[in-house]
Amino acid sequence: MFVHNKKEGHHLKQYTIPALDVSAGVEAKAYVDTLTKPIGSLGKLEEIVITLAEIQGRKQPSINRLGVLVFAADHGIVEEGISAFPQLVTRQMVQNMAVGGAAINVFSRQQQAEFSLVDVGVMGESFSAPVKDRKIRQGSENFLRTEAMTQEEVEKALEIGYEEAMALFEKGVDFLVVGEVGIGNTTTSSAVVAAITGLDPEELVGYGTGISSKQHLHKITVVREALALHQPNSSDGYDVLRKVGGLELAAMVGAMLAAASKRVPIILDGFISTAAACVAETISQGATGYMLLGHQSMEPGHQKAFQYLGKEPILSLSMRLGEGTGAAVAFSIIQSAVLMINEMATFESAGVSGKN
Ligand SMILES: O=C(O)c1ccc[n+]([C@@H]2O[C@H](COP(=O)([O-])O)[C@@H](O)[C@H]2O)c1
Ligand SMILES: Cc1cc2nc[nH]c2cc1C
Repeated sequence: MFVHNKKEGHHLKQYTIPALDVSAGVEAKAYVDTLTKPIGSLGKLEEIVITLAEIQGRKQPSINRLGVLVFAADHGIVEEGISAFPQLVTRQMVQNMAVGGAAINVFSRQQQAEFSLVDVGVMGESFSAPVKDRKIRQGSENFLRTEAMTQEEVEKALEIGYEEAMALFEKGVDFLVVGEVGIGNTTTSSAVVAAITGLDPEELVGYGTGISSKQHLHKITVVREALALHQPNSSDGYDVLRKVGGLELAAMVGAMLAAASKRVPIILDGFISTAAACVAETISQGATGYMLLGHQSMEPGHQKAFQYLGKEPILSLSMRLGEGTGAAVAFSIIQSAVLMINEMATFESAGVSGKN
């Protein structure tokens, strides 16, 4: 569906998010309470499975196949000296991921996931298969000087993200991790989360890939000045992405909206992924109802962003890699929760006595 956007004078795609199935959640809770364990004794696993029941709209949630969808892009803001690594590392890590050597490849294999790697904006030539070539442009602009991208580029990135997620669903994927690689993208994510939450950049900006304390102070200034220059509209994700966003971030938003529209659960990863979730919620209210948070990243802005969304992390392993790694590791816990509701005996079926 497309609706007319008065300001831009053209039609903006509408991503329709179904309501969560609250009654399926209630049924799941009642059923979990009949299983052979004291009520509530499986703690967060019980909460996870109830959330999944609401998302999938059935009492007993199931998982066919995990999809891991990684978007890669470069960031013009890297010119400002805000990362510990050179921009070329984005390209090199895409090459590494293409041959299966990155951490996310290892965890994707462990989870028997369908892995998909999409270039939406890496500097330099296009990659060959298995990298999907959907390059919109070579990196975003330096948003300390000018807007990161155009409205058209934002919409294109969202659409690519949407299409790439849908392509995975057609292959039988019914659970999704949305990951990324992009040198500089913790600066971009800080600007995006500050724009949406209104929090001070000082509370959000972290050390990313491992910058010095001097660089950290500079990174805060960069984000603060960029926000003062562009004054993004906190309730308009398109405006935020255009002014201070990134190409992979925008594609991640599109993939998340695709999943939510199809009732496919999404596992959020670290700071970048959660920043994309904040944007997705401004574009289609209710989208974050389809998201579980895999882990808590060491990046300070991550905690602020997930608290803003009202999420709690499944794992806290001091990870700060990105790529979707924390989400992929958390998938094991989610699988345990799903097995629990599908395979445990009830007090009645097992002939176990109830509480006195
Ligand atoms: O997911 C996170 O919370 C996270 C925290 C720190 C760094 N990263 C990864 O590191 C890169 C961005 O770090 P930086 O310092 O270049 O902004 C990018 O490729 C991310 O995948 C990711
Ligand atoms: C080596 C390396 C691997 C990464 N994976 C995601 N972001 C990354 C950043 C660096 C620097």
